[in-house]
Amino acid sequence: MRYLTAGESHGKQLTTIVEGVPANLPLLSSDISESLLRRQKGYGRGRRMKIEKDLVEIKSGVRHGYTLGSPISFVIENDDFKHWENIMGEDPIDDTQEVKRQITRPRPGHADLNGALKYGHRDMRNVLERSSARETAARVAAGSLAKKILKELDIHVVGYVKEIAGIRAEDVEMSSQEKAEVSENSPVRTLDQKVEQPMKDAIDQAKKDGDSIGGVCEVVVEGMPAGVGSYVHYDRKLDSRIAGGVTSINAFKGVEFGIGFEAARKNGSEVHDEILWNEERGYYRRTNRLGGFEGGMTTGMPIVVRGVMKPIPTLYKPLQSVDIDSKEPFKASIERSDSCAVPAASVVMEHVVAWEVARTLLEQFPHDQFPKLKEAVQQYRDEIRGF
Ligand SMILES: Cc1cc2nc3c(=O)[nH]c(=O)nc-3n(C[C@H](O)[C@H](O)[C@H](O)COP(=O)(O)O)c2cc1C
Ligand SMILES: C=C(O[C@@H]1CC(C(=O)O)=C[C@@H](OP(=O)(O)O)[C@H]1O)C(=O)O
Repeated sequence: MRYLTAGESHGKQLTTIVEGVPANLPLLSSDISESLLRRQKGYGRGRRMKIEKDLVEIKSGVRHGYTLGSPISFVIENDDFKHWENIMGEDPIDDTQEVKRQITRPRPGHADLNGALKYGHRDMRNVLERSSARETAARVAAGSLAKKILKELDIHVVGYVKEIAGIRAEDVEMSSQEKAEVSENSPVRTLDQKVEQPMKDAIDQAKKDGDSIGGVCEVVVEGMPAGVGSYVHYDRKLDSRIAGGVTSINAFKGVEFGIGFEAARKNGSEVHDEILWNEERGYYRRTNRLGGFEGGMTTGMPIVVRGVMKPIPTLYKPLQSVDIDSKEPFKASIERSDSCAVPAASVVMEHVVAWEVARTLLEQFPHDQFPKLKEAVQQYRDEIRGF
């Protein structure tokens, strides 16, 4: 499976094309829209999320509620476009039109300056429109197809906030099965929305100070059979694919599995997960410190992965930068921005992880027909239980 997205943040729409989804997977546009609505919520977001109502329109690849095996394409309209038509239109501007102010003041921490240097854009709007995390709506849409495949295979993926500005979510210390249930049964009231009051206070304070804050998101995948992924090539290791996926999310700067960086400070006997066996479960582990991976393959224990999100770069309290036209120093002035997007990003991370898991499963069990994929995965589960 692979996908591409297109679309500028304030352009007409976002477009996603997903290829390689097997035929005969049940799929409704509401499966996708539920994920999109979850991504839009979350404490700390700016005014833009009040303007948008991310609903997906499936354009191809689905008929009468089932996938066809052909490319699936869908669009999400940008409701904000109506306010930006003059600025974002594709036609050349003529002399009679008012020339809009170009963006020449790069924000530290965003893609503005590096993107302008790379593409030669003197108006940095040409960079920020695509580097914006608006694109994550299109990615969540693709990921929701992956989640649908996984759910049908009895594999559950859930993402939630672990930490904001150093404040840890006590609330999320429930079993991963409970987390999965919350996610599956109540798509809007998920843990990623349930930011604890101290976290909300920290977000409010950051906003008041003109500042921004980051945090940590965690994703758990339950129900994966052991041995998915590969040790034979760097680009087939599932943990590395997940790590790449997570750090590809805007503002994500690091990733860890299980006890993660703690492993550097512990002995091997405190890190590795002892192997046990019983008739009912087959092989399993006493602990899950390594977060479900050995040798680029799943161990059959839940995948537990965390991603760290830096604070949002656009600050109402400006940082030092340089105007690329005048070369004069300036302190930026801002129209609007999120002050914290960690809750929303946990939904993005959930879908990005789901994507990597589903595409790797499809590589390992290549089937054009979803019922055959389901059968193959079940057969493999039976095989490894009796191994
Ligand atoms: C859901 C989400 C919302 C975001 N909202 C904003 C925002 O309102 N303002 C902003 O400056 N950055 C925002 N970001 C972060 C920027 O998109 C990101 O920092 C930028 O693309 C530069 O990429 P990098 O941080 O990965 O280097 C958001 C990120 C995510 C995941
Ligand atoms: C539009 C989304 O997030 C945007 C991500 C973003 C950025 O710089 O990454 C900047 C903001 O854009 P705007 O200036 O239009 O308010 C966010 O609202 C979204 O998540 O759908």
